[in-house]
Amino acid sequence: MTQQFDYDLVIIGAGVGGHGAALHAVDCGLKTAIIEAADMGGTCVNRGCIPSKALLAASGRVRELRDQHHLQSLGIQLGQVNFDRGQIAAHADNLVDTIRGNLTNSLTRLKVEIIHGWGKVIGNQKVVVKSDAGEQTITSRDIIIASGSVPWVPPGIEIDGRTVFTSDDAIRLSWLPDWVAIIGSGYIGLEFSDVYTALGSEVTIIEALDTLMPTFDPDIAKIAKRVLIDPRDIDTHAGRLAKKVTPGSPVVIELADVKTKEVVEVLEVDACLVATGRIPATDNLGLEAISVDTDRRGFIPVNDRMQVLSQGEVVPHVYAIGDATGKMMLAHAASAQGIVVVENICERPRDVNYRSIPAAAFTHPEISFVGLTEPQAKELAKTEGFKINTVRSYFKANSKALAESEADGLAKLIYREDTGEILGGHIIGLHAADLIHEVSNAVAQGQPVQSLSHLVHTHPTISEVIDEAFKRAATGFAH
Ligand SMILES: Cc1cc2nc3c(=O)[nH]c(=O)nc-3n(C[C@H](O)[C@H](O)[C@H](O)COP(=O)(O)OP(=O)(O)OC[C@H]3O[C@@H](n4cnc5c(N)ncnc54)[C@H](O)[C@@H]3O)c2cc1C
Ligand SMILES: NC(=O)c1ccc[n+]([C@@H]2O[C@H](COP(=O)([O-])OP(=O)(O)OC[C@H]3O[C@@H](n4cnc5c(N)ncnc54)[C@H](O)[C@@H]3O)[C@@H](O)[C@H]2O)c1
Repeated sequence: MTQQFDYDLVIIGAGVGGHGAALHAVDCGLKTAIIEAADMGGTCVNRGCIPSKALLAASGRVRELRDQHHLQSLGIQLGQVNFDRGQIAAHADNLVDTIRGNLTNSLTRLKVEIIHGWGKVIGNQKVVVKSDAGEQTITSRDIIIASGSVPWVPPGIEIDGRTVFTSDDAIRLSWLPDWVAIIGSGYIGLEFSDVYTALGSEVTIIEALDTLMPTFDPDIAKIAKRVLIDPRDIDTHAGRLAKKVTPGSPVVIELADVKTKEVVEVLEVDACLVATGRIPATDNLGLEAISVDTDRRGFIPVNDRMQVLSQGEVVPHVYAIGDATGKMMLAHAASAQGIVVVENICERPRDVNYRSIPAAAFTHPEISFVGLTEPQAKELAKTEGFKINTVRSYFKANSKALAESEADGLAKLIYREDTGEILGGHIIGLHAADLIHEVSNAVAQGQPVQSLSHLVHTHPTISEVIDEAFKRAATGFAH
């Protein structure tokens, strides 16, 4: 370390992004500090991935044990299945405590300095931290901004935290409404509709776009509708904008036609979850001190090495990662970006390869994907002048899925016809969130379908669904 700085690296924000960067920085021998204004672990640990997966695990078990048709197909009969809402909520709470503790300990064990307070950049190698204890100025050779995001609530929607709420409150599962409207059919809307319907609530999904689950590959969205929406107590309104939402008993929701903006329907429900996306937490970070303007939506502009840009030019020594950059609002993407920053600081130049970062919705069954959807791949093929092929492999042809009596599902690969390079992988079905890694690792390593088709998979496993897709895709290539 150059003696003139207090630290080699200072990170603002101890979410998953900041944590990943800090651990890697220590590995690389950097003297590191992390500044956190609220809870260690940020959104993912306290209000996101972790508690939501705990709720999904418990409610998923309730759904499974109440699915008499499925159990009977396995020769099982079960009496009434009961659950305790409070204890399910406590399971999520306890898990948050454990993971937050583990995360904090992993930092202290490695001697990362944890500084509590609000961090603000006052120069490209200087940060001020404000806390109840006062103000402290810190110098650092490099700075990472990992300030994360908060829920976005559209104008016209009033939040009271009890009858109209965002995921920040839903995660507490403080009550179970008989009828809950969910605005937005993205990840949060989908995962919470899984939780609520499993625990007996009636759900109404409101989506502004014409199709539900608009970011998924169309084939996957179609199956998702068939298995996650249609058979459940879910009513849907696509192409409808939630224009005004008034909390109370009942909650009143005015739905407008997306095109005309005219109110066409009014719903009265017990509760409303607003899951309409997230916005970056980039106010009051001192970005003006380094002449950085956020984009129209408030995201910090960065290049693929996560260097912060000011009017297109790199601001020396300042990096940003995670939700604050809006590149891919996922915990593992934030952490991967943090590792890339540290590699660059340590003069081992590295870019983030977004095409190989997988994503999953932890519904029952799960949905996962990596890379491009078919419409996106077609667009790219048109621009760059190549052809694409697609193959589909079905869970109903997989012995393990049939043994589990869970044969609803599909794996789809999109690849270049000329080279066999995989452009996208999409899965819906049992363990999809784990299965996707075989595809994402292949994308990261640039392995074409021809070589992937020779890999051997254990029989009988669900992974053979992917094996089958690789083999089908390789047909037509000389081996
Ligand atoms: C309900 C829900 C479920 C989710 N599930 C998943 C999932 O299953 N998988 C997945 O990959 N992603 C999931 N996500 C998304 C994931 O939580 C985020 O992508 C991830 O938390 C982003 O990490 P981050 O480090 O960029 O920011 P954050 O986790 O938001 O952390 C930023 C931290 O910075 C602190 N901070 C901000 N400004 C300052 C400042 N000036 N000074 C000091 N501290 C500051 C904040 O207090 C916060 O602790 C979910 C999100 C939600 C809401
Ligand atoms: N499993 C996971 O990885 C996971 C889980 C939860 C959240 N997340 C992350 O959290 C972020 C936020 O999730 P999200 O589901 O809130 O956002 P999202 O952007 O995925 O979906 C929001 C949806 O709300 C719709 N919408 C917006 N305003 C509306 C209105 N007024 N009326 C009707 N519909 C409206 C949009 O068209 C969109 O489809 C995501 O970007 C995701 O990366 C990830």
